[in-house]
Amino acid sequence: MSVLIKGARLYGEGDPVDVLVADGLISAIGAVEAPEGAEVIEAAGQALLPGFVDLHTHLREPGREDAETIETGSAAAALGGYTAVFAMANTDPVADNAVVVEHVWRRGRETGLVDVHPVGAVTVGLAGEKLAELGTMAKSVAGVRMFSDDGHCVSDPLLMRRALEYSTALNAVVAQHAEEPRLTIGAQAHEGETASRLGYAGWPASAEESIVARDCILAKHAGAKLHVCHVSTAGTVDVLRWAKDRGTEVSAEVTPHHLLLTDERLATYDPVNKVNPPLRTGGDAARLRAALAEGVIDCVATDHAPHPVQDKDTEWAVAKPGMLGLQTALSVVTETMVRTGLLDWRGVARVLSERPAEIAGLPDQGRPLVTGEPANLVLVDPDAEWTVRGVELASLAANTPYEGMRLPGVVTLTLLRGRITAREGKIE
Ligand SMILES: NC(=O)N[C@@H](CC(=O)O)C(=O)O
Ligand SMILES: [Zn+2]
Ligand SMILES: [Zn+2]
Repeated sequence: MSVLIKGARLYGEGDPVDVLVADGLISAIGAVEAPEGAEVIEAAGQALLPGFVDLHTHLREPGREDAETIETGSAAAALGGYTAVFAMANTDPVADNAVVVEHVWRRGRETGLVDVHPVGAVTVGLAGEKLAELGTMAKSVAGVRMFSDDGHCVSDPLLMRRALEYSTALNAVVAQHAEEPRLTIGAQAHEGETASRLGYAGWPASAEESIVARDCILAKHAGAKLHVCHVSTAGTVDVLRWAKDRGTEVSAEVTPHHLLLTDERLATYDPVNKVNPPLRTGGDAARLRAALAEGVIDCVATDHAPHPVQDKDTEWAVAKPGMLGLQTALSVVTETMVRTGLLDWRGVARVLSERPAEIAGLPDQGRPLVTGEPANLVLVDPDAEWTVRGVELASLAANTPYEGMRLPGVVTLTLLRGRITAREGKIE
């Protein structure tokens, strides 16, 4: 089966070209005649980019299939332009052993819409007490190369140090949910003016920054690779800059919601805005956008966190933190980074595809758009806009903070190894 994409602009640059995809690879670029039986897509000058890679997704299977399944989450990913996602370990049972990670990996393969890479837990049951069997998960069929207790911080420095040391032998990266738990007891909202006014217990920036600083020091001494999940404060940007300047192998992600939304949204008391780490100030968001443009923050990761209505449509304090992200990420990046002139489309390819693929060590994702490379591709209409409706998203849950918002940047086609997975907002 072959697909001919006619008149696409590679990385949104230069004159439109035709891209022929056959046998899972990019087989020709230029002015190409459609081979017999090829599926022809009229791109009309849209931007062709390498398929997106999400280092931080919650697919909820096993255990909370009422919120999301590997199948529905994979559909949301394909529709959002993703060709690979990393499924976090905070499932039930926890992905802290080979059986669970192999299950997730296999269900991803069977679904076939996106490469689902399970993240292994750092500690048994995410309890922060003893290390999980990192080596067994790494050697399993799932080939785990990223470990995280996300949802919880590996706050014990001795355990974190050991995890970093072991990970070097496994050529793996440890992704930390940076939150000093002693500083966030009962915390509900970013510690600042809004939280004071609304009467919420504050969630200080220092809870994040102190762990990021500590982990950078631990990683440098261990010669290990550290990845910082969902960076949310300006102070964390300063710590990352310092650590990178002194040669620490640290990478970092920012979520779309921390680029666009601020704690001013909390005035409505709507728990759709409750997320961990919390929405911060406009000043923080501006610094995160600048750091992403500059490369101090390496990439965008969604932290796609589906929750069913009974966990979200409650009073603020008992609502679960987290929001949907897979189908809106490209649009939020277009709004905050492209429309502002901070990134061009080549830059978007870097932060949504190339850097995350490098950080996770995926050899077949985030590759250059040249002949012979795997056809993991996404076609984006940069000028089109759409209105977000939670119920229309492919996820089982509908907890999008962008409800009713009109956003730019529409994914029109996604290809996984040359096969169309999503087209014009529909799964193939
Ligand atoms: N981000 C969130 O608010 N929630 C995540 C956990 C996490 O990423 O810390 C979840 O699993 O729901
Ligand atoms: Zn987290
Ligand atoms: Zn998360």
